[in-house]
Amino acid sequence: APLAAKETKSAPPTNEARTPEPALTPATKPTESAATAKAAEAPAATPAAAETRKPNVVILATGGTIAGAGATSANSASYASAKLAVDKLIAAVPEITTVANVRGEQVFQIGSESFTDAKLIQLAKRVSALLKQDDVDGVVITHGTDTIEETSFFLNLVVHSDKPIVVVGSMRPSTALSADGALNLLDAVTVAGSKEAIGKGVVVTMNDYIQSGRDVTKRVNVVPNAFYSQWGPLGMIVEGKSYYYRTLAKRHNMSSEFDIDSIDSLPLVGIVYGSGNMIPAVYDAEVQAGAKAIIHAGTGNGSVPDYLVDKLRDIRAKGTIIVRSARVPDGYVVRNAEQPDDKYDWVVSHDLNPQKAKLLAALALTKTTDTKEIQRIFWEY
Ligand SMILES: NC(=O)C[C@H](N)C(=O)O
Repeated sequence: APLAAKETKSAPPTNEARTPEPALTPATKPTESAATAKAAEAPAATPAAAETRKPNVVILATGGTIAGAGATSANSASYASAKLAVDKLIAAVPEITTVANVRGEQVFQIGSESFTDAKLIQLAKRVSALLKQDDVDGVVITHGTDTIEETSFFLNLVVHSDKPIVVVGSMRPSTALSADGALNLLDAVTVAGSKEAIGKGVVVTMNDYIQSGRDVTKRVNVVPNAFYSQWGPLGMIVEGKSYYYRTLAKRHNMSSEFDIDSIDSLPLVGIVYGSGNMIPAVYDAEVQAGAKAIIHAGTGNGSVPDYLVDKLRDIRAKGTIIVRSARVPDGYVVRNAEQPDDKYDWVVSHDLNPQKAKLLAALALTKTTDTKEIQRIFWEY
């Protein structure tokens, strides 16, 4: 059975998103009426019909500002997140039905700051199960923007599927002037239903950009242009068409050694933020709380204050993994620079920020406690 009967009468009966394009040449794109006529001529069971059928996209809603509501249209920063149910989100963007057959599932209704490992695992298992179904072509996850970079990276690491997985949010609630959620969601469904997105890894569609879930980070806490990757976006979506300019070079999804189908919990990993005059006892508290690894979000190139080096060496000697990451948003932590990582048996996070390093360390620890192996994983993902 089709996933949804939400098609509007005015919707063109073609799926431009899944119609193969010879090249990125919008000028040569068939007109809507020509495409419509072509679809009308094609018998239902021919390959041509399969090429032009609308994709089936499932929207998994988890809350966030995209489902938020403010008291007035002037409230772009003060509002309650996670209020609108998934059916209302879909109904608010009727254009979606022109690009895909969609149906929604309400997985959670939370601000993304309230995600836990248990919720992340539950969501990833649902994505994995849906993408195994022949009648699902892609999945969209509506999500708060605060931790969208964690969820998109996690899904990029653990869901064994080439089908498109798109995570999307908004910076303004739907009730605000210039709300950004509707277009972001339309773009997300467009990408989730497109052939071009197959095999590209988990992506985040915000503010017309297609960002890699591995690389993307939130760099502004207000305004719609809040997302950024130091390696640049993968592409853009313009008037319902996606344009890609680069691909993800790191292992992900089908080439990942991690598989959510065999993960039911994650080891505890903590982050300690670097600054002047740090409190050494914070590291002890993390270990006492059960942290199997600590991400040191160091200053500069993941540097460690002289009065902390012995503490971190001692913690490592007792079994906890130490990962040097950095509070500096860009660049990457260089192994054996700043600190002799080989000698101290520490790991460096490569270009991953502390919150992404935390997830990769947790996944690595589901496989091994060997620091050479964990460092290999940090180089490869
Ligand atoms: N823009 C947002 O979505 C922020 C919200 N606190 C969230 O992450 O759920």
